[in-house]
Amino acid sequence: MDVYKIIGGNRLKGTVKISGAKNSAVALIPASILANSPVTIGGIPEISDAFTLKALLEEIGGEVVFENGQMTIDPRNMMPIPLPNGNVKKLRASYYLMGAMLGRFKKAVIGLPGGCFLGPRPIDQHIKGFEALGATVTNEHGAIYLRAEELRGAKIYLDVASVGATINIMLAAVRAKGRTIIENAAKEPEIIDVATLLTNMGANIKGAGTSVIRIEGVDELHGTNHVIIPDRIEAATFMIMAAALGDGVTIDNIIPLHLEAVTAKLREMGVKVEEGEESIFIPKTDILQAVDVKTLVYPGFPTDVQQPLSVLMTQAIGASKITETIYTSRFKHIDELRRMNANARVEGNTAIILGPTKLHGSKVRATDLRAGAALVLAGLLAEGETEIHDIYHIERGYSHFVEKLRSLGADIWKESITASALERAE
Ligand SMILES: CC(=O)N[C@H]1[C@@H](OP(=O)(O)OP(=O)(O)OC[C@H]2O[C@@H](n3ccc(=O)[nH]c3=O)[C@H](O)[C@@H]2O)O[C@H](CO)[C@@H](O)[C@@H]1O
Ligand SMILES: C=C(OP(=O)(O)O)C(=O)O
Repeated sequence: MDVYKIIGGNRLKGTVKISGAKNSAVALIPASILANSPVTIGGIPEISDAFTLKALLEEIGGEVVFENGQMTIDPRNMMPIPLPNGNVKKLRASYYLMGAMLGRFKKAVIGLPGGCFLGPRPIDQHIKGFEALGATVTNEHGAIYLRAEELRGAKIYLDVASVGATINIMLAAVRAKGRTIIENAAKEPEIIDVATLLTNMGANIKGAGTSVIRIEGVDELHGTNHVIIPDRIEAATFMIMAAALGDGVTIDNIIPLHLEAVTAKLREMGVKVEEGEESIFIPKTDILQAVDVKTLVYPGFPTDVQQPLSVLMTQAIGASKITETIYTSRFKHIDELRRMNANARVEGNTAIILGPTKLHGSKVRATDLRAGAALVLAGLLAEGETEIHDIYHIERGYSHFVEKLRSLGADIWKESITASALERAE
């Protein structure tokens, strides 16, 4: 069992290069299923979600080479092999195999996805979309069975502006007959990235990044080359770390526009954020002020960033408040932070954090991906040693996290501990 160990107190300084976006990568890789020749995607982050999807594509007959951040997928020999269990449970985005396989083969069997548990994460809007396109969808013993004689374009209004449903419907609709209109579509940058790849494969998509997406189905999609967008959530995580402990940190290879809500909130806290064309510089921050923040769909403040931000709030003067509007249960990290002496409590969908507080090193558990990133920051700030368990959550989404932090000066390392040491820790 691997853990992260951290000795807190070191300042961070230097430049960190942000990897390709997890939430794009996990959709772009399945999108390649739709092509009739190889697709090459540059900038794929070396995260376990990408390796799991590679394995899933190989299970259905794909030939996949993943080297130096570039993934080449040859989808020609893929077959609609059922995937009711196994790797599909290891990540959330395995649900994109539904849309992509339905688009190409008009059938698929995919187990219900895994991913971070943040409260119930239904996929009813994905299914509503597939049914509107003409598919019959059933849930048998935890696996979704999809089948269609043919896919026909349709008008689909999403009850919630879901990232996953928007992309999944796009993946199926590019191969449907006629026009599909997705209304109340999600507008996250990753949706534009997927639409760009599909367009370069020969699809006809208009309006990605707005709330109405129009798709004219085509008979065939071909291979292409694509370079992924940078990970705005990884970038935000490092911005927050730089604000907490930085003596001048440059966050490089980013699109500053994608980070506007985060930048604005950090400035409100007293952080100086100097934007370049493809980078952000954060000088040393002297005093942090408490703020209130509400998570919203893009371009609002991202839910995926509120957990790391909560740790910065422990260092700010006064009472900060986070209102979580996307998920019902995304505050499990608050209990872990309390073990580290944070003065924080949860009331319904709100977390209240009082600061400034000196954090203490402790043994804690990464309950989910961004909870894990939050605990890493807490460990970097804390007095003494912190040991973080269940880091497999963190490694689903942060590429070379330990190496990047060490290059900035952090005292963090990964260690294998035995089962008995683990029992003592729990
Ligand atoms: C792999 C990936 O891209 N994950 C991201 C994606 O997750 P994911 O695509 O799962 O998130 P959604 O945008 O679909 O979910 C947003 C909200 O809609 C609800 N909902 C969603 C679908 C549905 O069919 N029915 C329904 O009720 C969800 O429970 C949640 O409350 O967007 C989230 C919101 O920005 C991010 O936190 C995740 O990092
Ligand atoms: C919730 C997240 O991921 P996933 O949807 O893959 O579980 C996340 O990236 O913060």
